[in-house]
Amino acid sequence: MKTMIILNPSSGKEKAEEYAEKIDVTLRNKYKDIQFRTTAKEGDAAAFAAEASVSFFDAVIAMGGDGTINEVINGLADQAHRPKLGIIPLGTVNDFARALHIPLEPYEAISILEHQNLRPVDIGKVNESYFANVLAVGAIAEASYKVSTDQKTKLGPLAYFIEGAKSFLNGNAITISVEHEGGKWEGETFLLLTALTNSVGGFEALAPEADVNDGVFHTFIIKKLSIPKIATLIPSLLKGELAESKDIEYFRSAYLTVASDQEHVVNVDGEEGESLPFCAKVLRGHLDVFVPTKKT
Ligand SMILES: Nc1ncnc2c1ncn2[C@@H]1O[C@H](COP(=O)(O)OP(=O)(O)OP(=O)(O)O)[C@@H](O)[C@H]1O
Repeated sequence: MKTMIILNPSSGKEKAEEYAEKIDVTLRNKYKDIQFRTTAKEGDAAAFAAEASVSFFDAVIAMGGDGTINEVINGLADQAHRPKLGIIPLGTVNDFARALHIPLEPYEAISILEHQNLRPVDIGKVNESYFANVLAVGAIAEASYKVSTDQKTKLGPLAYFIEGAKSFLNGNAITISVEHEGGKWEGETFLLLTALTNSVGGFEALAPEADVNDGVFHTFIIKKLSIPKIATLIPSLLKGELAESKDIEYFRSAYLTVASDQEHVVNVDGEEGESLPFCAKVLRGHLDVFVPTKKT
C-alpha cells in the first residue's frame, strides 16, 4: 500500500517525531511503501494530501490536531482519486478522532492502523472548502482564536472552555437568518453550531445521536438569553438533551445556509474560517477512514 504520512511537528505536546519513529517501525510491514512529509507552516498538510491524491497513493495518514486533519481533508476532498485516511491524534481536543472512536493515545492509534478496518465518513463542504467536524458562528466561536499554543499545552481543552465562558459573560448576540431542509429561522443568537459528529470541543454529549455517516448536519442555535437562563441549559447539555430545550433551536438537515447583515467570521473545525454568508452541505460517506475494529 503506497502511503503518505503527514506529520505536524508542532502539534499537541510536541512529541510528534517520537511517534513518527514508532509508526515507521509498526507499519513498515503492512504498508510497505511509506513516505513521510513534515509540515512547516499553514497549508503544507493540504498541499501534501493533494499531491498524494494526484500521485495515486492508497492511503494518507494525518498526524496532528484537528487543524492538521482539516487541512488534509481539504487536500483530499475534491480529488477524483481519494486515498484512504488514517488519523493519529496529536492535538489538544481531537474531535474527529473522538467521533470515530480512535484512541487518543497516539501509540494505540498507530496500532489501530495495523487492522486496516475502514468506514465511510461524511465530510462537510462550506462554500468552497471542506470540514470534518463543526461550523460555529457567534461570540463564543470567535473566542477560540484567542487561545494561545502555550495555554493549550498547559491547560488542554480547558483553555477553550475558559475563553468561551469569558465571551459568554461579555456575550453579544448576533442576528442571523438560516435556511435548512425543514424551513427557515431568523433571530438573535449567542451561538450557532453545526456538527457533523457527536464530538465538539472535546465534549461528546452535545449531539449524542450524531453519527459520522448519517448524512446530516446537527445544528443548534442558542437563542439570546439572560445569563441566569443560560445556566439552566447546563444540566441539559451535560445529559446530552440540549436538542430538547425550548431555548435551543435544533434541526437536522443535509444542507444549511446562514447569512447576517453584520460581518461575522465562521469558525471551521476550531479555526478561523471565512465570513458569512455560508452555504454548507454534507458529502455523505465521502472519505474512507481507518477506524478500530469493534473488538478494540
Ligand atoms: N512545523 C510547524 N510549526 C508550527 N506550526 C505549524 C507547523 N506545521 C503546521 N503548523 C500549523 O499548525 C496548524 C494545525 O495545528 P493542529 O490543530 O493540527 O495542532 P494543535 O494546534 O496542536 O492541535 P489543537 O488544534 O487540537 O490544539 C496548521 O494549521 C499550521 O498552521
